[in-house]
Amino acid sequence: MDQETSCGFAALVGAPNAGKSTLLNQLVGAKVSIVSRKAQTTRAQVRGIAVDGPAQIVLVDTPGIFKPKRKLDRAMVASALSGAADADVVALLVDARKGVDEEVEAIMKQLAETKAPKILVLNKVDIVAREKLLALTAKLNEMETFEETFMVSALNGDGVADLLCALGRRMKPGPWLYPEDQLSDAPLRLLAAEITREQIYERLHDELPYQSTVETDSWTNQKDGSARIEQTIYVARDGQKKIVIGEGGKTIKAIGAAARREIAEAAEQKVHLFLFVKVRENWAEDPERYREMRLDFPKGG
Ligand SMILES: Nc1nc2c(ncn2[C@@H]2O[C@H](COP(=O)(O)OP(=O)(O)OP(=O)(O)O)[C@@H](O)[C@H]2O)c(=O)[nH]1
Repeated sequence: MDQETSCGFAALVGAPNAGKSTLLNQLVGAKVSIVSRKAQTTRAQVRGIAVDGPAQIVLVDTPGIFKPKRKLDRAMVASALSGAADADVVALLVDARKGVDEEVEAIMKQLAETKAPKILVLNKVDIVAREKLLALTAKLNEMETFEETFMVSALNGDGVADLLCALGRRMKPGPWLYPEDQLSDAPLRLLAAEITREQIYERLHDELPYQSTVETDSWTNQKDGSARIEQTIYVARDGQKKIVIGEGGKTIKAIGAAARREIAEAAEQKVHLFLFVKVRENWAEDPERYREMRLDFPKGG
């Protein structure tokens, strides 16, 4: 008997660092979004594609919603909210260790205006005591109507199968949007740029990761099956270029080696990666850079 297929969108919203990217990767079963200990790593809107039985769930990992100051921040917030508005279900992810703070309160206010069904997901339960989880569940359910509450560890996968099933149940009958073996809608070029950016977050500190961006300039599949990829790391100041390159090229070599391994794994082919560093003072004011990240350039100011 053929089961009737269903398909739809699930938006993951939550404060920076709540674990959205980790959860998305766990639901999809593969790495499609970059994870970092630093907040606001997710910039581009990346969709992961998960399957639960007859249901295909297109997961939208939205950049953490926060109080936007810079233009790039505003573009990310706009993208997060539009992701939630179009979804069949919105999952609010809350870092259970942090609980309800200013950021969560601000998101709850915005969620109140979203018509899509909402579910609550308490994350990081591996490091939080049970009593605290129950109290937090009660508190959040008082603030907003959630159809269901889940407790998960995006890190070790606990509770994620139940959540996947709940998302699957909320998909609408209809054909799948993507082929069954597709895991992400991001073109490999974008994914490759995100992987290199993740390495910058891993290895460099302070403002630098936030003031840099990575673009894949070319991707050439060669006769021997390998790919030759050229990427540019854009930084805001000359001093930052020196830091990214490091003494005798040490830092950029390490970034390149680690990124090459991960890109090769994602693309399932041998990769030759060439990295360039350029100073582009006002990249955050340049609409073209936003298009590359699939964000709309915010209008005005
Ligand atoms: N202990 C624990 N840590 C987690 C869990 N889920 C995520 N983390 C960690 O929390 C940090 C943030 O995770 P991300 O997945 O990048 O968070 P995000 O919400 O996508 O962050 P933004 O990109 O800022 O929006 C990382 O260091 C993760 O390893 C969890 O279930 N348990």
